[in-house]
Amino acid sequence: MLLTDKTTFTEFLIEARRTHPEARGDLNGVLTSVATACKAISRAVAHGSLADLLGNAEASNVHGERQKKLDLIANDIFIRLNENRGYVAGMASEELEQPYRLPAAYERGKYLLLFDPLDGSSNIDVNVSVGSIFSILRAPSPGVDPQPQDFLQPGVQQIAAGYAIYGPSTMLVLTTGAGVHAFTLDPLLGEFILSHRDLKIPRETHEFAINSSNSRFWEYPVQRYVDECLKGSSGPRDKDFNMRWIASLVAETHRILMRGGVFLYPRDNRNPGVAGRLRLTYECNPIGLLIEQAGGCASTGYKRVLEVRPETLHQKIGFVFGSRSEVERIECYHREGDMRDSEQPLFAQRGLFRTPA
Ligand SMILES: O=P(O)(O)OC[C@H]1O[C@](O)(COP(=O)(O)O)[C@@H](O)[C@@H]1O
Ligand SMILES: [Mg+2]
Ligand SMILES: [Mg+2]
Repeated sequence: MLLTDKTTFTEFLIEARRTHPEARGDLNGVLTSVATACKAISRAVAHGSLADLLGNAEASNVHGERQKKLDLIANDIFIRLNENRGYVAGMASEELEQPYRLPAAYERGKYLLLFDPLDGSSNIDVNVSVGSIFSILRAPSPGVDPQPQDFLQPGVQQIAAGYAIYGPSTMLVLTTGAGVHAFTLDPLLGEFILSHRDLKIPRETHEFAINSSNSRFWEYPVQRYVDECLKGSSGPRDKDFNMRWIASLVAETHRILMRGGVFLYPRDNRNPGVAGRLRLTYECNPIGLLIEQAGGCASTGYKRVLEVRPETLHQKIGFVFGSRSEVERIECYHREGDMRDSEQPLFAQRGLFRTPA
């Protein structure tokens, strides 16, 4: 492996801070700890079955999902590497029902850290890419324990967001509100190296990603959109589409940041009490900020996802994101509603009871 003269993650953070002379370096502190956590998780993921880390743990999470051993290990790594640095006031995780309260002896900082410690963990046992997602908010009351509602800030208020992907190479993808930059882990140096500066998502695409095993539950606008994609050059879109589904939000996001595309995990009719599958505060918001910062769009199908005010920490929501022209088209189909309404009054009537989110 050759040594490169490329910028390391740490050098990048130092450089970025120069543009904020008032900054004390606390944000860089959180980002450095998160990057270290991601390196440690990458190592655990890579060891996999050699270290008996694959398979299920005994417990289930707040969503009723059986936790994997690596879900719990990754959660623990995030907490241990951030709790005693004095940069965060509190943390919230997919794997914990309530926000994590720092031990009494530790200093409380001025940021809140929300994370999905291991995303796509159903892929872990089959050696397919997984990742970690994080979102950083300002603590409304710095230096003290946060209240549960302090974590319920809309995504537009995020100070920084990103993910690590544990794939053929481990990468960290970050935004602090000034573009999206990607860093590739050099495993020998143990450093993230700036490999992609200012990622931009192409406006047009012919690639979509959706779990079509759910198609019988989809609302009409999603059925319409996917039907048109499937008809390809013989339908109204007049071009052929390709389809992907990895079942790992991080991996789908990474593909879209690298070469464009659109992702849908829409609100559906499977369970009227639950708006979608993905979680607003620690999945959709951070991914939404990255996508917008790269020139794409992130929506619930009905509105900009970053403007939704979370009602609960683990709230689920419909999520559509990626290349701008496709997301705008999908939003337009949602505005137009069910074009079969006039022929099917029963369907239209049921639609009245759905509250758009
Ligand atoms: O299995 P499905 O329904 O296709 O869902 C896949 C989605 O679930 C998730 O795996 C949820 O993430 P977790 O693994 O963190 O629970 C997303 O990454 C992915 O987009
Ligand atoms: Mg996830
Ligand atoms: Mg997870």
